Amino acid sequence: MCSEPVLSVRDLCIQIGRQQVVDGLSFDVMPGERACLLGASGSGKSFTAKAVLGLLPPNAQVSGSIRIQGQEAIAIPAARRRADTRVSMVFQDSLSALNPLVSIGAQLREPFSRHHGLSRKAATHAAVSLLAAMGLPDPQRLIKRTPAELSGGQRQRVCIALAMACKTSLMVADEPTTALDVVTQAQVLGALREHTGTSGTAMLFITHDLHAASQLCQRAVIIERGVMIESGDLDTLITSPQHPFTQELVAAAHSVQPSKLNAADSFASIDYRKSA
Ligand SMILES: Nc1ncnc2c1ncn2[C@@H]1O[C@H](COP(=O)(O)OP(=O)(O)OP(=O)(O)O)[C@@H](O)[C@H]1O
Repeated sequence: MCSEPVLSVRDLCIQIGRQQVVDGLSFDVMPGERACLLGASGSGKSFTAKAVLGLLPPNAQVSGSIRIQGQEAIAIPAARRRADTRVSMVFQDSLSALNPLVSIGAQLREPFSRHHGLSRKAATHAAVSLLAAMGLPDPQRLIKRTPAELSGGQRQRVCIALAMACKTSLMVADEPTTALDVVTQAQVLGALREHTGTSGTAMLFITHDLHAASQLCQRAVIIERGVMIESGDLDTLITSPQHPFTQELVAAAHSVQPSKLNAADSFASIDYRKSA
């Protein structure tokens, strides 16, 4: 495995107006790794994700360094980034992430044609195969539908398929399961687990949900009010949290997921995290 990080964030500071929303954040994501940025609502997770993606609003003042595949990208908006420093993304709201007027097939064909030079027929074939790999039933029919004709879970898996079709070395997933019911959450987490990690694409998973993070990620960076308070191996953070906020997070997750904890004794024993 290459030892250079896919993503290296150093001393990231983001100010919006007078508010310091991110303050001196540093972390790495290694090739094929799934890491999470974990924090309460308003802690600066989304602004960090936007900085990595090159999608900060024009009024944001940003400093520090964001290196993607070794290239400095902090001051470069998404549309002007070199192909090898582009980052794919999956957002919470799958309905607004997709074009409501364009069929799923046409939206999925686009990255295959644009980034991989496939013909229309080959791109359609690739889109159908990818949707099938996401566990979506009857993908031949599904590609003819528009986003509003799909369920939330189906749409989110289409968004993951779109991100995968871009074949980037890093995917940022910002609260991708928050809007979904628990059964659909599990399907979407399963699709993310299967299609990221050691298979090639590293992932930065943005969440406030320790349980979801524990099903996907090997490592966590925990932030509070824009500042990193603790980071490291997620198993260790769960079994031995040091900071009071991390201790609260673990205690809260234990109280919400008692059956899982009783069965497994600890989140740490959910061993599928380690596989691709
Ligand atoms: N447009 C804005 N202008 C100024 N401050 C903002 C703006 N949007 C968000 N903020 C503030 O920036 C801080 C960080 O917001 P951010 O959206 O990054 O948090 P978050 O951790 O992603 O929260 P959530 O989990 O609720 O999405 C918050 O304190 C928020 O109040």
